[in-house]
Amino acid sequence: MRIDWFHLRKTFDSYDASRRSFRSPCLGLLDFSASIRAGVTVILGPKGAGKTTLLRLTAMVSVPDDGRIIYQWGEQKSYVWSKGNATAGSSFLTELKGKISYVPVHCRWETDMTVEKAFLYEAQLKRVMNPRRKSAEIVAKWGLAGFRRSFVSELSGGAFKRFLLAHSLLVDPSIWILDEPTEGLDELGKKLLWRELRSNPQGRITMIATEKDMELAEAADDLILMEAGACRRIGKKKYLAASVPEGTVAAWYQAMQAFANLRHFR
Ligand SMILES: Nc1ncnc2c1ncn2[C@@H]1O[C@H](COP(=O)(O)OP(=O)(O)OP(=O)(O)O)[C@@H](O)[C@H]1O
Repeated sequence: MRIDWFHLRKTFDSYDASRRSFRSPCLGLLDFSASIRAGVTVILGPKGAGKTTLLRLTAMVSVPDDGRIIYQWGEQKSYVWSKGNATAGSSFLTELKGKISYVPVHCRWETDMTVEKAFLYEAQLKRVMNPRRKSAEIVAKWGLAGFRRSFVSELSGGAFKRFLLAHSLLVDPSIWILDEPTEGLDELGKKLLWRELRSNPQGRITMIATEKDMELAEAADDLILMEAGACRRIGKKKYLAASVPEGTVAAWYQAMQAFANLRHFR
């Protein structure tokens, strides 16, 4: 399984309310090209580098202005996500979306369902095999058994984030996309997330964007460094981290940022 991003471009209109007119478009991604394979890929970059934009495009929540994303399953099967495909629409899009789970950094659930009901509902909707058993397994695995009868809307921030992560795994996604997953997550959630990443199922692509959680970034097999909407570096974590004396992602990232600052001063 692999994902190839080809020359992706995404811009956003920004409205200036005081002048009642549109400013020049804001850049999300500019000619972003890269490839990743199964495993855990952590995407690093400063604020505004385009990490969320990349995740949203890959999760098919948003449509590229230009370029395309190819999702390749083995030798046989591939899907393309592009502006042309999104407007044409087709049954393949539904099939592809069913393989992807995306957890945004912030979100709200306006629902009157309990935790238990929310899992079961999703499992039945997505035609998960043995929905009751699977829901119960995930609830137990993510330490949510004590909240089974609580309303989702009443969960505290940390438990809600844990619920979102657990809920996104119900369908055993082939592509699991997480935007700043440790933001607002409680300590138990962080431990469980780490365990999940360590045992990333064979063939699953897990993509995580983070601006500053370097502890989480250590869970990566591969790293992507983004800058100004483009891919500045991509490679195996073990080789990139080994290029600095400390041998850690944090030190490598710091060195890359220092280097970027130097370039800007020239
Ligand atoms: N919906 C939007 N409308 C206008 N501009 C946007 C929108 N979404 C993103 N942008 C702009 O696109 C650029 C990239 O944003 P993006 O959120 O992808 O970056 P990021 O690396 O995830 O940073 P952050 O950690 O701040 O979210 C930024 O300049 C941002 O202001």
